[in-house]
Amino acid sequence: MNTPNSDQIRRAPKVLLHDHLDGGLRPGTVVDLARETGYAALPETDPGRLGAWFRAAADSGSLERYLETFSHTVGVMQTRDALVRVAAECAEDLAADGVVYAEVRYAPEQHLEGGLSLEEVVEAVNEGFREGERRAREDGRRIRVGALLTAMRHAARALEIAELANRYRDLGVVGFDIAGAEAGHPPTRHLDAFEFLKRENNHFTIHAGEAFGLPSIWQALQWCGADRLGHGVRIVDDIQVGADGSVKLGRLASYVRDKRIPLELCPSSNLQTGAADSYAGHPIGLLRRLHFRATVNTDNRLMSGTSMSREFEHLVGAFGYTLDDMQWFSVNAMKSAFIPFDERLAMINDVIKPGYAELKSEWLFRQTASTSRSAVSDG
Ligand SMILES: O=c1[nH]cnc2c1ncn2[C@@H]1O[C@H](CO)[C@@H](O)[C@H]1O
Ligand SMILES: [Zn+2]
Repeated sequence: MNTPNSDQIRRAPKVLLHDHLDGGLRPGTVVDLARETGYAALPETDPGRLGAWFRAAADSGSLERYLETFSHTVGVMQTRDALVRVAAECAEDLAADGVVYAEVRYAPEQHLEGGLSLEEVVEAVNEGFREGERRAREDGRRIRVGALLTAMRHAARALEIAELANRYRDLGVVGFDIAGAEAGHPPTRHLDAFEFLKRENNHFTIHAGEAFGLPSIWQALQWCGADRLGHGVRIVDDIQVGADGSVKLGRLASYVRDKRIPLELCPSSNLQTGAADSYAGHPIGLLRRLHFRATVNTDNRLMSGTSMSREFEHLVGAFGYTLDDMQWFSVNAMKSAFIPFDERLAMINDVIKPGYAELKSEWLFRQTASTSRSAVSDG
């Protein structure tokens, strides 16, 4: 009865925990910024063709090749103005898509080629997010955006970036992350950064269990102490489903479920990097049924040609999800956010639940309208 249509999916209040700033630019903005900043290496200069190029190039079945496409977005994000613009448009686009709370991540160390300092990068992005929130408000929409600072796992600046995240805590930055190719770059190389953040009572998530299996999830949780798992989708490798439908969880999968470790699942991204082979076959179906703390995310809207609404449309199509399922994912995500508990609770009770209640009640009024006099007398 409450299977949402596309319009309801878009209007439903959604919460996004895993979205890369440098993976979500508008194609037209990439073209504009390349022209303005003298970046000459773009493979296409027509926005439509460039958007298609990103989707196709990212569709390689390999995380390493997928990540190569970021050289072009990072390439045009090397000035203060470019960072402000990209961040403002990010907040605007998410708000227009019905996202009410988002944590958007990027790696400050990748934006220093034009001479900006790490602090200048963080301040430019924060300024852009505030500007985007303001524009959304002017359009009658509400969104809050927090930044996550990412350190690249192949590099050696994790402690420095963790310190940066800690310095900008309560100033727009809500946590820390590590990203990049998993193979050959275990998160344990960055233990000093995680230990620092734990001593500071700060929060972090780690990209783990995407291209690489259970050992990377185990390390992220039990060696590094991650609060959440970026992807974490391979946790299904520790779950056995019998022919009769019986389910057996291994020790790690049990731990993840029992401790309510949030999984930042990104279905479309997983299809592109080969971590899953179809929406209907995506582990999110099983993980939702087993009541893991599963959340739905975009990862990279440009590379996957997606949005939060599109991710949910795919899931509604594949699993028949209802507005109640969407609410469950959204509440899960809000519970798992890195902002203070009282603010999370207020978002759940005063924004998310009323938003779904409103959508769920729409069918009542549609029904009333169709029982007009003429419709009744015809029958
Ligand atoms: O799905 C992913 N797995 C691992 N790393 C990623 C993924 N998506 C993006 N990045 C990496 O994170 C950096 C900062 O935003 C991006 O530049 C990209 O290299
Ligand atoms: Zn990611």
